[in-house]
Amino acid sequence: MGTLDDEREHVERCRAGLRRMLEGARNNVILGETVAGDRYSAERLGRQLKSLAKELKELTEEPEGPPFFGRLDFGQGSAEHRGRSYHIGRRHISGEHGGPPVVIDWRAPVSRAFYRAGPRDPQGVAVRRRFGWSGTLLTSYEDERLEQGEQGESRILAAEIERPRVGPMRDIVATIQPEQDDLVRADLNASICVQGAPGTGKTAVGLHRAAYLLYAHRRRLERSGVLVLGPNRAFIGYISAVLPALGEVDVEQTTLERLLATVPVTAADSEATAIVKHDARMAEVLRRAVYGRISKPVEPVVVADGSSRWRVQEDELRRIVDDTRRESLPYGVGRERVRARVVASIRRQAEARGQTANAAWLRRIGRAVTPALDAVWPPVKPEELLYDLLRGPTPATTTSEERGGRDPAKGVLTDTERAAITWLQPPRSVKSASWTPADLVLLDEIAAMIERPRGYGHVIVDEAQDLSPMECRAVARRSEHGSLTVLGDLAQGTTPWAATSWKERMALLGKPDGEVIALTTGYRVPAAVVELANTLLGALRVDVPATRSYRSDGRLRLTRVTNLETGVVAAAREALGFEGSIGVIAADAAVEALTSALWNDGLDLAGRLSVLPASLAKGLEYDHVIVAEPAAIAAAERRGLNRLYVALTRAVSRLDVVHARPLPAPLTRPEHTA
Ligand SMILES: Nc1ncnc2c1ncn2[C@@H]1O[C@H](COP(=O)(O)OP(=O)(O)OP(=O)(O)O)[C@@H](O)[C@H]1O
Repeated sequence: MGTLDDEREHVERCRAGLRRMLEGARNNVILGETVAGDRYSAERLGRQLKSLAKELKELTEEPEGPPFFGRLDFGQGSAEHRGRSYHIGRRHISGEHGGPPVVIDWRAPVSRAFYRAGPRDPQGVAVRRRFGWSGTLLTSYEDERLEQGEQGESRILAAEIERPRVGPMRDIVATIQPEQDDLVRADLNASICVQGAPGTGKTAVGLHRAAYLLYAHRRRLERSGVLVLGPNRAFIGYISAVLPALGEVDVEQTTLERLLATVPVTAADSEATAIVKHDARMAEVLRRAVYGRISKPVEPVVVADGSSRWRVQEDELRRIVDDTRRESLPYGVGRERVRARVVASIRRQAEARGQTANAAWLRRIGRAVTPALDAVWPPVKPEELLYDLLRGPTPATTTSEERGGRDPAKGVLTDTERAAITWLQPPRSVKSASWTPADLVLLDEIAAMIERPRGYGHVIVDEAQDLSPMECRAVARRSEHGSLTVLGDLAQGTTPWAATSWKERMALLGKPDGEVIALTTGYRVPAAVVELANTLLGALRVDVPATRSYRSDGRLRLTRVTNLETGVVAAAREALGFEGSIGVIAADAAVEALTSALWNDGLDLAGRLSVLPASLAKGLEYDHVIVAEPAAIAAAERRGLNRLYVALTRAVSRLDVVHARPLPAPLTRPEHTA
């Protein structure tokens, strides 16, 4: 079994193993540079080896990088691993002289038992050992003799979960819980939706699932890619270090707005306008607008070719256009298909006259039919099309009607909705148009009708309850041939179009059969704080399962003050006496005044204390949270109570609620609070 000294010796073996791997990688890089046959393979090999060397270098230099966090000793009952023991860590470390590895990757099949085995189902594990570290120094370990039915409360586990938070989010590989592990290792082909109350580890699960899938299906996913979508840049900044720490640097992590940003966003919509633009019916409006550009041919195609003149008669052209339309191709592909068919018709005529059609001739004829093609199946640019739509309906003359000039929104949107998306003062040209975030989603819908966008092998969407139906379509297009992990909490929905049912959202996301699974144990928020936040749940009118907090520690304090700013400054001063990050969360409109008050009191807002608007708090966490004036947060927007629910559930250790006005009605002070 070994003592702490034996385990420390193993740490040394790991360090030696890492040094060997690093050295080997360096040599391979050098060899790759000199040995590889041609320049291309030398470069490719060199690149691969350099990235390996870089990764290993990072690993050895990582100040907080214990080489392992757990160990499994299999008993005699295990068929596959009888009598063997394995150390489990963030990355595989190979043994000496090609011997067995000294550390097994947490994602390897054998490591699964570390997360899943229990006294009721030991999975062949005699002893599960967890290690405690202080930086890079191994300080302790705890054993659970699973075959003897032992499973105690783990102090190491509790300490990890309750540790004060500072800086960006960290990985949880050492302490993934069985219900989380189920989701992390779910099959790549399975699209799943995780409904979880605040702090149940949805984001952590999503990120670890990305790392797991890349390990288990590296080839497939390296080609097709993995995409992680979060609600805003602050959130992406907060989570972006987790995957690189797990050795995965090639996952694209961004916001949907950034992913769709083909034009700069320089304007904002009113809520009424945004609601219409985000409605699923806009897809039909845009489809009509795009395909309305196709017109019935009214004249033959005539192409001059030296002394010859080729002709494709009007009825043949009509047939070509109709047949192509029926094929439901992307608009741009359809246009090229019509061109190819017209050229093929001319080619047949030329060959019938004994002319040979070489590649240069075909290219020339292809170019020459462009004006005729433009008349029946014109090129469409997303911005131009949206510009035309947002300018409002054009008068319906016969020709404009045939050319798609009639209003594509007619019969789909009501007159009021049509008016809501029509510019009051239309810009003079497409170039001078100012686009809004909702316009990006519409432009993406149009662009995808013209040409299908790049898809990913797996897409992970966080805070998915806030996606609009049109945004869901944008995500669905990118995961059409891959799978999805959808993470969210119906109770935290703050957009006007927020989801009220996951079944319906999964259908909009293109995965109607995706399983919806609930996570019900909270690891962030202490029990007393959960109790307070839960008093709001009834008023949020969503059907979500109850949660229990893993944590009995923590502190909740509600303080009524006469002056909000003075009260917040006092709370912040006191909070600075504790370790960890401090977030002051206030209604967006109050942020400036509170920032000045804290600043004027000499508090440093560039360090571990920060003030943030309630609208940006989603997905983040602070060790100590001060929620300033809940009534103002609740009153600031239509789903203000949901916003308040988000704000109240950001605290890891302590929550101070500071209020000068009465608490908003549904929020009730739990009986035993200060
Ligand atoms: N198994 C675990 N071991 C240790 N810490 C955990 C575990 N699961 C979750 N946590 C921690 O709990 C906190 C909340 O996790 P996370 O942000 O993933 O939750 P969430 O469900 O996405 O929350 P929210 O809905 O509020 O955004 C994080 O600090 C995370 O590291």
